[in-house]
Amino acid sequence: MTETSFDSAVAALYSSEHQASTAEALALTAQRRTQTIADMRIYLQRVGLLENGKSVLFQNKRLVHITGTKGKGSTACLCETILRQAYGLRTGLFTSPHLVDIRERIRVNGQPVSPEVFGKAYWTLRQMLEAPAGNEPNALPVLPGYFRMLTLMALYIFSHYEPSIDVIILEVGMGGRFDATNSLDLDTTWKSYACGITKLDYDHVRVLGHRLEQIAWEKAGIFLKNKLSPGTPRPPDDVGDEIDEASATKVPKSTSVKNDCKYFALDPKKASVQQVLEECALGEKLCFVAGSYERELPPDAPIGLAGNHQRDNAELAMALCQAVCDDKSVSSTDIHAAIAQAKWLGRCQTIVLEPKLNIRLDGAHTVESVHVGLEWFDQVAVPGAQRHLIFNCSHERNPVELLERFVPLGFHSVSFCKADSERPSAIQKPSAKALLQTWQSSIPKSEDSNGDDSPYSHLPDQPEATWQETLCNIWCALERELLPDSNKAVASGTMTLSASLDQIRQSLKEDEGASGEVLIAGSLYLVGSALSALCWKETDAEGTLIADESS
Ligand SMILES: Nc1ncnc2c1ncn2[C@@H]1O[C@H](COP(=O)(O)OP(=O)(O)OP(=O)(O)O)[C@@H](O)[C@H]1O
Repeated sequence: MTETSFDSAVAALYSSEHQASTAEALALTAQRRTQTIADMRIYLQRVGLLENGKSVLFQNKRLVHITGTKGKGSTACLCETILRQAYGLRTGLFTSPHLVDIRERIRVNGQPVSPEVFGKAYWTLRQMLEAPAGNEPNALPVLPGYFRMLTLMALYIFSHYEPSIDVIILEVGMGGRFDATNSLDLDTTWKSYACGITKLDYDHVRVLGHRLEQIAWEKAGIFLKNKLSPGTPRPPDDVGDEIDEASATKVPKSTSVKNDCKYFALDPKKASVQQVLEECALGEKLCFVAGSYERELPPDAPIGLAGNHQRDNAELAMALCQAVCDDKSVSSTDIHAAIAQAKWLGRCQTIVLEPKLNIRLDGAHTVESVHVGLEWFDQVAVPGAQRHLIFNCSHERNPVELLERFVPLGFHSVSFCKADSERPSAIQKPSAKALLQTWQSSIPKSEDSNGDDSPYSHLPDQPEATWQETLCNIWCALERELLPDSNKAVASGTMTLSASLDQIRQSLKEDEGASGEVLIAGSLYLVGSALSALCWKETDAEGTLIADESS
């Protein structure tokens, strides 16, 4: 088979040309983070998306910009479906990460762009980026990093190849203030815009800060007015003053009256966080939605995305769409119908694999969202069914914190499978022993614990073990700690996905007539591998990606 321009573009995107695959490259990327907007504007200029610092290409388009810790992708997808189906607009959607195919990240009117468009955009941009430039800062790499490059490609496709797009929906990669998606509209007069912040939680804390107030400040950098005055307000520091939380319900200026509002956030339910968001709005109206505020979506209205948390995301999406289309009048019935049809794969998704074998997929990988995913699993799993877990997580996460949530759910077996594809990472794997010792030291000692003896001293410090075996060790140790008297799950450390499923089928066969509930969780990459192995199909005619869902 000959290599297409799409194949070579993907290979280049995953190579060290765009990936920080050494510790030095990673450190350099981290150093440049707060220069992202300035850097991106140089790249935008080089590829003709800005001319003399100005862009006219987006003047007739609407923009929805979404950040948050959890729910960005779901909210972006809900917005896209509402704007396309209820408002009748032509949409351009940029999201991350992808599950199976990189083209999922750039969608036009709901469909991933074709391999040809993706390949052409990559190589066209690359040629412009590599052309001799004028007197630009030496330290700026000629080729942007992976996410910056994909952002450029999305903007280029939306403006050059799909000029009839009416509305662009951009999901922030990480944070917001210094995110590549935040670089465009300094000089652009959009036809209309709205910015939304979804659920705030602790993720990427090493970069964004350890306090929710710091994380909120990073996210609220997408508020347009804040972008125009980037120096204000100052970021909260590591040990900021705590606000009296008793005043949490008395939010000072923010409102649930959405007329003329352009900035929205899910109610963070913490006064000090609300205050940071408020300050970043710099006097513009900011509306909190869901939480204790009046709801517009009736409690019985169906939502195409599973899980109770999607009700909050749908409220936020409705508010954003109304704000960005305040010149249009659309009935609530049409909006509710669109919400019912929204699809976002790999998050609280069910595949009925066989009549008595349900696969439940959830790519959640933070403590809070794992909790939400487990709540959903517990709710939908057939009562009395044998429960099996297939798990993996990136070694940038703390697997102990994640796995301890799964242990009490009573799994019959646990396998730790590798995903087919993972982005290269320069971060070193910690050992099971080190992770468990940190966990142990953070929980109160029981009365009868006999001093400082670590129960994990038998584990090797620098295991030659694979990451899967490390996870397996952690699971077994957690089971001993958390469920000392119960039956243990069979935990296997080096299974492939299909071998795990075979083992599960065998176990169901032995337990005659038993139903099986398989939860695949912990990593979007693993969920992507499962989707592609179980139900992903690709139509050949237009290169349209579809997942053949059984339910
Ligand atoms: N409003 C919410 N509150 C709490 N958890 C949520 C919420 N929305 C989504 N989640 C959880 O986060 C997971 C990821 O959802 P989604 O893809 O929409 O978020 P995201 O912000 O794009 O995160 P990621 O980049 O990790 O995919 C879901 O599987 C769910 O468990």
